[in-house]
Amino acid sequence: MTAKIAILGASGYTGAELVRIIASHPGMEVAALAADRKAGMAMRDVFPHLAHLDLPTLVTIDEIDFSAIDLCFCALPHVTSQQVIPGLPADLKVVDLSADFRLRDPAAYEKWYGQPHQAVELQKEAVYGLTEFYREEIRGARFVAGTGCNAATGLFSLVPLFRAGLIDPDSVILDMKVGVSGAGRSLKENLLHAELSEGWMPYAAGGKHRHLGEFDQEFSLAAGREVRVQFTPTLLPANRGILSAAYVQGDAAALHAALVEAYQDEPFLHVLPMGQVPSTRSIRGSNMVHLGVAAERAKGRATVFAALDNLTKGSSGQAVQNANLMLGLEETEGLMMAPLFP
Ligand SMILES: NC(=O)C1=CN([C@@H]2O[C@H](COP(=O)(O)OP(=O)(O)OC[C@H]3O[C@@H](n4cnc5c(N)ncnc54)[C@H](OP(=O)(O)O)[C@@H]3O)[C@@H](O)[C@H]2O)C=CC1
Ligand SMILES: CC(=O)N[C@@H](CCC(=O)OP(=O)(O)O)C(=O)O
Repeated sequence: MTAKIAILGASGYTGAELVRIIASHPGMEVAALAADRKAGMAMRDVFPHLAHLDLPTLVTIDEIDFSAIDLCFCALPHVTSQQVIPGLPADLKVVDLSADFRLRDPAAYEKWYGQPHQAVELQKEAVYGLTEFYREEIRGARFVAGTGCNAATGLFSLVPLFRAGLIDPDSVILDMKVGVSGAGRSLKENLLHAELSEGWMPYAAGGKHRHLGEFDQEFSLAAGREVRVQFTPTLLPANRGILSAAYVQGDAAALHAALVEAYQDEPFLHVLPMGQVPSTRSIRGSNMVHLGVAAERAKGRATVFAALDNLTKGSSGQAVQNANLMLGLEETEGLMMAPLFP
């Protein structure tokens, strides 16, 4: 028996990535695909790279018979998600990829997203979808909120270190280089080829990025006290991938040992030998996260690096990993594909 899957937002980047992963997943089959402007189109016309697959035509969300669905991935823009999910059957398993249900505190949501949350009760039910840190809650959950892709990269780098008290919480600077597919498929002027290529540019600088809400929430929980890190992402002319450098006060050898210990049994988290640094080139198209630690010449300072693919471990791969647990499948099922290289 394979689980019947619906994907809302199937004509977007994360929707297409969900289809790509599920196409070779032995325990899942795509039963329904929904879109907005592209409803009525065949997937092969929207995404020629999926033309070899026998897929349902894109429909509107209200055309889907959810009684025939075992689990629904919701890959819609934020705000749309909190309007759509309350209208789905109350017992339907849902993995949301948007930002709408990640923050437990409605006031924090309003602060970072600039408007009151419209589904506060549902927000209380959501389990934060970083599998490696919330595995048992996710296994029993009906509703899981996938993390931000930048947030996932920073959390994998530092949560075990905050938990072990190995870094000074007030010393952390997170610097990330991010690929453009993180911004989704809709047209934005600064994402046009002529404006994006051959240049790179920080954005949301000065403590304005929305994922700071996730960092505040999860780092504070891990450290057992309020943590407010400094974080700036830089947009690179690259399609996929996030490379994070976390500059911290802490002993590099101890940080490395703590990451090795925390992740030794994790199938997707790979800590490189001390001094080696990760590259987005080595994780592209996979569900892997590569981590590395370097000692700095300033006494007691270190850099913790992490690389992941925003469309796999940063969103759709993470979503399938969580769905596997929710459906009682092997956590790694459908997700052990090797990265694309070169
Ligand atoms: N891209 C990434 O790396 C990551 C994305 N996310 C989150 O995942 C979600 C999806 O992202 P992404 O795939 O990049 O986004 P895209 O912009 O590429 O796709 C959005 C999808 O939502 C559909 N849609 C938009 N409005 C409506 C509506 N009112 N009703 C029904 N469908 C609608 C679009 O349909 P149509 O094309 O037909 O208009 C499209 O299929 C977002 O919330 C994003 O923030 C999270 C982590 C990483
Ligand atoms: C290049 C780019 O714009 N990247 C996005 C990543 C978005 C993401 O992780 O998704 P959510 O919007 O669901 O949080 C950003 O930094 O906002």
